[in-house]
Amino acid sequence: MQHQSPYIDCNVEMITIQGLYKSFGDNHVLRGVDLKVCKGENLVVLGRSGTGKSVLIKIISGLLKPDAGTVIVLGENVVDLNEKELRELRLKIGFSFQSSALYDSMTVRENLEFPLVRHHRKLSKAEVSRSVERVLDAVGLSQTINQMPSELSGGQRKRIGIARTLILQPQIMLYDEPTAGLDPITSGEINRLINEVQRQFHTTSIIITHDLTCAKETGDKVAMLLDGRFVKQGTFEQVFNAQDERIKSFYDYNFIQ
Ligand SMILES: Nc1ncnc2c1ncn2[C@@H]1O[C@H](COP(=O)(O)OP(=O)(O)OP(=O)(O)O)[C@@H](O)[C@H]1O
Repeated sequence: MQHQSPYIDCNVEMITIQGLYKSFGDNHVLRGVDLKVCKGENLVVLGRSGTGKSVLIKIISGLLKPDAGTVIVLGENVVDLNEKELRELRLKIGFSFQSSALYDSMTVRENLEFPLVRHHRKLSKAEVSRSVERVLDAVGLSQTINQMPSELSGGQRKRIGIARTLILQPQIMLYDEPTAGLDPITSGEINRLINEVQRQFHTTSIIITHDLTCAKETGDKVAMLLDGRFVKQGTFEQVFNAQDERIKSFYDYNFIQ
């Protein structure tokens, strides 16, 4: 595969999944998932509702145990880790989920300080301030530092949420439906921010989305989850130029600008 981005190093695999299976009773959700994510890569996972995208993310972060398979994240097989080791691993992973809301009673600055103070108690006030200013600048919202979340737009809140995740300097970012519920212009801003995060912080990202514009704009690689496995992986064009009716119908069904 062709990689244009200078931030990607495929000699280093940040996530390697082989032969992953997960069922809930008779519901066989993941049936032989194989996946490799290179250092610095933006990988988009596409799939219809209920195909197991969230289950996959939960397995990668050790929140769910697989029935079979290996899941190597940052060099460690998550299946073998105990709770303490999993907590340490999760500190290296940034979660940007729809549910990761800001604290309404705290200013933007306090929201951003919160994870730092909680996890890095030894930092001086000046170091905390510098980190807050750096991530706010990265998401382009330095001017909101003293505002309350209720004073911000939906897109701005989303960006502050991403800043709050970045402040712990994660090596991997997991974005779950980053543009859901946002208008096209705000979605475009979030897509550009995801790419900016890749450039500035050299993170490796998995982006789960139904939004094909988001997939096209952010994905170095796109992987289509269908019937419990990845049927096609490649660039956006490689995936959607494939002569596979199921992929074509996904494309036709999901509006693209
Ligand atoms: N803890 C659980 N117990 C039982 N079934 C579960 C559990 N978690 C997920 N499932 C089932 O696994 C399947 C995949 O769910 P998942 O949430 O991963 O889908 P998804 O692809 O993320 O969907 P969406 O795009 O709608 O968020 C669904 O049928 C769901 O009901």
